[in-house]
Amino acid sequence: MAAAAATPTASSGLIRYAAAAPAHSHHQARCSSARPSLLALRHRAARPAPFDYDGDETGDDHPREECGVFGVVGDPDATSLCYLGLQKLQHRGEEGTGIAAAGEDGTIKLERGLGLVGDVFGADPTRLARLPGHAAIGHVRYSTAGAAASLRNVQPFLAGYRFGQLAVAHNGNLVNYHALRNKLEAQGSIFSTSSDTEVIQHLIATSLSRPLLARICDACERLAGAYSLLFLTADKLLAVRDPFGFRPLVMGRRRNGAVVFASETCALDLIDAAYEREVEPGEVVVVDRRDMSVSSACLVPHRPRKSCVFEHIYFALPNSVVFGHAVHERRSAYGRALAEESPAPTADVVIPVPDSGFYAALGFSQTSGLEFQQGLIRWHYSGRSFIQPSQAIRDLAVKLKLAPVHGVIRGKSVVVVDDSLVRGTTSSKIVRLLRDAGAREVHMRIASPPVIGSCLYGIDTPSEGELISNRMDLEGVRRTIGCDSLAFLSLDKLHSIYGDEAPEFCDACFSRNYPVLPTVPEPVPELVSAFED
Ligand SMILES: O=P(O)(O)OC[C@H]1O[C@H](OP(=O)(O)OP(=O)(O)O)[C@H](O)[C@@H]1O
Ligand SMILES: NC(=O)CC[C@H](N)C(=O)O
Ligand code: SF4
Ligand SMILES: [Mg+2]
Repeated sequence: MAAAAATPTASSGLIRYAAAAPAHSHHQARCSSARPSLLALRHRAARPAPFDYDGDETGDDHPREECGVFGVVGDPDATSLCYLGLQKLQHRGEEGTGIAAAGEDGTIKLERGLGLVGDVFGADPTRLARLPGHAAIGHVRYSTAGAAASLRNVQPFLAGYRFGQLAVAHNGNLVNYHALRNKLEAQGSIFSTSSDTEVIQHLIATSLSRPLLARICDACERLAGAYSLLFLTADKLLAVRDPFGFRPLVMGRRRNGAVVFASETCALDLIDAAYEREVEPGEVVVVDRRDMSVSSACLVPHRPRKSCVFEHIYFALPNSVVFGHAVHERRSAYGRALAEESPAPTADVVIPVPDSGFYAALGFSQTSGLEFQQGLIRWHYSGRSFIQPSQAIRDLAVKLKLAPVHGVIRGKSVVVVDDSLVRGTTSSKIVRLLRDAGAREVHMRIASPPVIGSCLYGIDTPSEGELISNRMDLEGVRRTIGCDSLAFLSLDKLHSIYGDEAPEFCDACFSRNYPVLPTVPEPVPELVSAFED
């Protein structure tokens, strides 16, 4: 992709952009583009959307976040291991966390709270002590821009039904959630959260299949979208991955035979669990904690594999192996490809945007031969800025988080490499920081294509109106950011890095080729007539 280049402009575009950013949600964007029927529109107007049940002040609470799941079965320290594993997955969700553990008597107990894993469980050790057991599942939740934190949506969810207790932890997003929920509510189901995940428990409870494995298969075969799930019952831990395999889920084993499931391998490494394999797309793995037998079943729908390429680009930790690839190796390859495609011949030095831009910048430096320097220092007490709830806070968060190293930058022409550009907040701030620190020229290189579509499958890319590359062309983005030149990795080049495997990856946020589209919910007849009355 050609770089946009021009003389520097003192840009106030970010501020204008922030003020103009539409408040509508990603979910609304999806529904409107799907052209719901008139009846469906009337139906939605007649009652609050299911997401509004929490009654938070913003009314903007959508199931569109990324999360991490972790589970252990067959270890006397299951709960503590779960706590440590969740710490390691903290980057996947900072808003809330919880652990459900099955005790020796078969009773499942649950502790959860809003905030970081260390705050919820580390600050009050009695919470972990209240969760004895040999099997546990946990969750870290990643909420969306503008969404209010809501304790009732923090997972795992625990419910009792006629066959006992069932806890669930979910990473992903269901695109037929509304349709399923409408139907279940019409049949009398009562929901206590505004999360898509709760429908899964209802589908399992109302399934006529036997035994539990068949009920879970029955329920999951009715789901559309992304789900990497862990279920805990009195005597079993089950792991399920949707047939497209959007979200990661791996299985490992400790030396004492305990079986471990995690969103990323970095969490297995932490607790000395050896990586065994991925849970395959469309697979259900059942571990019975009474005899530690492991069995597996397949969901009936078979789909082409579509694993999320954004996990490699940004989301996963670089020391994880995700979808069979070392994440750091993928990121270096993007950087090398970017240097081939869009070099910066006048530059003196390559600097990464920490943290996620590090390996791509290293790759860029290797291929370009330009010196690699740490020109921006990351302040490690702040979280991921992409996750912060409002634009104003995100702006300040970037400034708090990154500081220039004047000696590296002053008088230099710098190439700044970041993994992705979404709203443009980070890049705009960085260009300003670098110019203030005396950079002569600033060339932005982004190691992924422009983000032009919202994710429907569990990553909180913002609504399409908030995506800067959706609102303006390359030159417009460059001018808004205020850099001397700007280039993205092209989609073709990204595909070429994956070779024959490229079709097995979802790239819808760069291409708008969505593997599965949202189901437009049908109106519930009784409710429509009640409205007409
Ligand atoms: O264009 P924007 O809307 O600013 O979003 C893109 C930025 O957000 C992410 O960083 P983040 O700070 O979330 O996490 P990181 O520290 O892992 O890079 C990503 O790595 C980009 O730097
Ligand atoms: N999307 C995620 O990965 C989290 C699970 C679920 N969609 C929720 O709302 O909490
Ligand atoms: S749309 Fe983008 S973020 Fe979402 S699953 Fe596909 S590649 Fe990943
Ligand atoms: Mg970043």
